[in-house]
Amino acid sequence: MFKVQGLKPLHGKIKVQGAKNAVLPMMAVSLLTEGRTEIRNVPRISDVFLMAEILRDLGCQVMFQDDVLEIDASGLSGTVISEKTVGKMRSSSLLLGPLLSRAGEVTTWYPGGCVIGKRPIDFHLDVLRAMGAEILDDGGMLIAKAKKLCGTTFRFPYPSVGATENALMAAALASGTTKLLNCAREPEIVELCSFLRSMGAKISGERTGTITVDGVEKLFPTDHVTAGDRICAGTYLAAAAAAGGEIEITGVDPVVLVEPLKALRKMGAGIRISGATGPKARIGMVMERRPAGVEIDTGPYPGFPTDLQSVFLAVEAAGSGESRFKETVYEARFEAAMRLAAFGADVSLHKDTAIIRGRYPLVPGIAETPDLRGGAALLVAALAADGLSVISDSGHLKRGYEDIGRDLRKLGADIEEDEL
Ligand SMILES: CC(=O)N[C@H]1[C@@H](OP(=O)(O)OP(=O)(O)OC[C@H]2O[C@@H](n3ccc(=O)[nH]c3=O)[C@H](O)[C@@H]2O)O[C@H](CO)[C@@H](O)[C@@H]1O
Ligand SMILES: C=C(OP(=O)(O)O)C(=O)O
Repeated sequence: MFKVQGLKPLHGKIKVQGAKNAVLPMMAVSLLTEGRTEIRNVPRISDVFLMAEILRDLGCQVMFQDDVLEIDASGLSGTVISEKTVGKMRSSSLLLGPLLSRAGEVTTWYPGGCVIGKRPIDFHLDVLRAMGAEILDDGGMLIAKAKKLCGTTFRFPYPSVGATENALMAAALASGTTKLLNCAREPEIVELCSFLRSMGAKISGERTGTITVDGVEKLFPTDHVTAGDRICAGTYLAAAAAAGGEIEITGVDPVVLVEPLKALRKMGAGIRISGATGPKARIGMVMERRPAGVEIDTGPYPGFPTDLQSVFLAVEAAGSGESRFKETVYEARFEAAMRLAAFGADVSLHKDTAIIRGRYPLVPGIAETPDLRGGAALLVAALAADGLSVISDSGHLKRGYEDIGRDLRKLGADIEEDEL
């Protein structure tokens, strides 16, 4: 439970954790090698702990100390991913491609995770079927088999991040060439491709949406440093936009934050990128006014990330104008927007669009986190509320933030946490 005393401007510097959405597929792809793969800058979040548990259940050795993860899949012995773990995490579906490729069979269930939309996995299954897999869907239990996956040409109906990742991992060791069209172009896809290349895979085109994979006989263990988490960076920038103040973020390449930074500038934030280019850059932000209204449509990269929709919407709830947010990726990602009513926010929903009329200060609220980013959004709203807000969380935030309370406190927020 978080107790947040609002109206304290944020000041300070923070280095963001490694990216959840980059690490999880790299953990899955480690199944394709024998020997020790080392991944550094790994966030200590529950999704990573859960993925480690699944890999151990499958017979892999997994060590996780500080931010270093070592995975050795030489002893892979299982092909069943337990229903209990699958139900807790969307990314469990990322094991389908690599496990099918390495072991020739997988038994699993439809994945769980945050309730932000229906989130089917039909594209994952279709691309694997196109590569020769036989997949039986037995009322939620999936049994997939393939003697040897074969290269194919496949067009995704939508640039799905997870389906692109599954296809890449399946294609790396398949026989022949796989051509994937209308692929997702998220930075985590680019990172997965370079990770796979460092293992010996032959992949090209990942920044274009058309990816070609020439299957190789064998992949080898590798070392990798995970990129900084762009969604965590965006969350902390949003927190400072709502609370006001001046902060500096390091550990993430500003190039992957183009749309969120554009939105913050439109709100009236002063943004300064300094130091080196790339992940060593420093992102400075000053916010000395109430955020002006913005119009944001979420979309696949390089569009505005849906994972930052709720937190940016919370900023505008305490803004000075009218904003419009159109959610084009998930059909049910406005639960947090509705819960902002507890803070006196003026939000109205019209199908896929939320209209927000900013008011400041917000009133202190009592609310429960609906999902991972929705939980962050409630904390952001509480920073702009005139008094003590109480936010309870049943574990959503730990899925993606190592310690959001610690990080916001580091920036000067008045947040106490207790276990209740
Ligand atoms: C672990 C991870 O990386 N999670 C991210 C990943 O999720 P994830 O990989 O699950 O997201 P997708 O890109 O696959 O989903 C995008 C849209 O496509 C739909 N869809 C997807 C697959 C499919 O087989 N059929 C289908 O209809 C989904 O319901 C959703 O509406 O990308 C999302 C979109 O940027 C982010 O919000 C998540 O944080
Ligand atoms: C939706 C998210 O994650 P996942 O795909 O892991 O549920 C997220 O990170 O906001």
